[in-house]
Amino acid sequence: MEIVREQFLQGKPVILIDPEREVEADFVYPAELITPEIVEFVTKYGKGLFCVVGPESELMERGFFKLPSNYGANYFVPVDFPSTKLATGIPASERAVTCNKLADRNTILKDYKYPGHVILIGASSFSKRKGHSESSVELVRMAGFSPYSVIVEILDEKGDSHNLEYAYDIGKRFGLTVLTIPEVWWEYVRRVQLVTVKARAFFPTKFGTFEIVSFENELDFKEHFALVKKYWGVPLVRIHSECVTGDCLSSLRCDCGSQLERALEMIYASGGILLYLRQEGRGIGLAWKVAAYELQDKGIDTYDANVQLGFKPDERDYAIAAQMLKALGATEIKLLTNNPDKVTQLEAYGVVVRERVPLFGKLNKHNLRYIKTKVEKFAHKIDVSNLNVEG
Ligand SMILES: Nc1nc2c(ncn2[C@@H]2O[C@H](COP(=O)(O)OP(=O)(O)OP(=O)(O)O)[C@@H](O)[C@H]2O)c(=O)[nH]1
Ligand SMILES: [Mg+2]
Ligand SMILES: [Mg+2]
Ligand SMILES: [Zn+2]
Repeated sequence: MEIVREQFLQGKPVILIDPEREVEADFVYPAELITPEIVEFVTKYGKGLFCVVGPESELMERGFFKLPSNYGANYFVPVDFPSTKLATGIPASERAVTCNKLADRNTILKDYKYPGHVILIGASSFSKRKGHSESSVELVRMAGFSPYSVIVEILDEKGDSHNLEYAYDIGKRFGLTVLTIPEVWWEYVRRVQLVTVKARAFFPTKFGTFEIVSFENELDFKEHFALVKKYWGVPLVRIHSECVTGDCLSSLRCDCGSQLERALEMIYASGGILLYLRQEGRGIGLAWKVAAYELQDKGIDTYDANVQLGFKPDERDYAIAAQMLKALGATEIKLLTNNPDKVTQLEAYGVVVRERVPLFGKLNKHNLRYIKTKVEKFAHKIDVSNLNVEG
């Protein structure tokens, strides 16, 4: 973030790439710092729409209002700050002043002329939406500036906005930092703590006595919880995703229930933490998981079933797990899992995974194919030939 801050102070925008949603690259620069030269640079080499984005709630408090829209974008009334009597709002010098003023929270709608020539967009919260608007506002804020960003899409020689290679070339040519929206999100989750402990209580179970911990959660607003057994040093951690069929109904279609029991035994023995995440069905929910089961009954595997239903093979995001661990004071862990994606994601979110400890569930004739698919298509680290199949 220091590098980004320095670059902004030197008058260089960042190129921010959205590899997933829109497949677009935008110039991003703090509205607070923008000069006529930078307005000229981003409009000349970007060629997309020149906009200022700010937090939606702040814009409303300052009197800016939303335009009626049947479009995905969250447009507010475009404005000009009248810097001189002859102001028309369009010259780079005037647009720069309008941007600077928008970044100044003391100005309100009445100080501007409208409808003007600087397009204004409201960003929602980054945990709810991961578009250019939200990520650019948080990027500028994390770099230490007022959370108002200037963004302009980068179009190639033919006017195409989806040419990411062209955007990387522009970055090289002008020595600009290129970031992706996921990279900004990882940094945001590492820095901004949105989860805190709400309550802790005595929790006896058939595996032994734990403490149950609930959380105040401004990240995804779901009721995740933890079981903690007192530990010294690096805790053994299990991050278990909800599987109501396996955890509560003893389903044999998967190995979740037996993994949960084994994990509680191991954590009770060595001390550690179990996080129970409400991401049923690898994040697609119970209704869709049953739809995926229906496809699996027709012979499709668990990976392809998700894809056929229009989801990613695995929709889970472990940002919430990283923040819960931080709230519990555990930033270095030993992780109980066979799933390499859990390790990769946690590390991106700033958790140090000292060791991965395998966790085998029980195999049976109903879940064997499911487990094999995990090994073959999700790169789970399980040696299937060594496991005993029961029932
Ligand atoms: N979409 C979908 N989800 C499933 C299916 N079977 C089980 N699940 C879900 O898969 C998740 C398994 O969670 P975990 O055991 O924490 O994670 P894992 O990917 O198995 O990785 P491990 O840490 O090695 O156990 C649960 O949310 C289950 O509800 C299926 O066929 N389709
Ligand atoms: Mg865009
Ligand atoms: Mg599992
Ligand atoms: Zn399951």
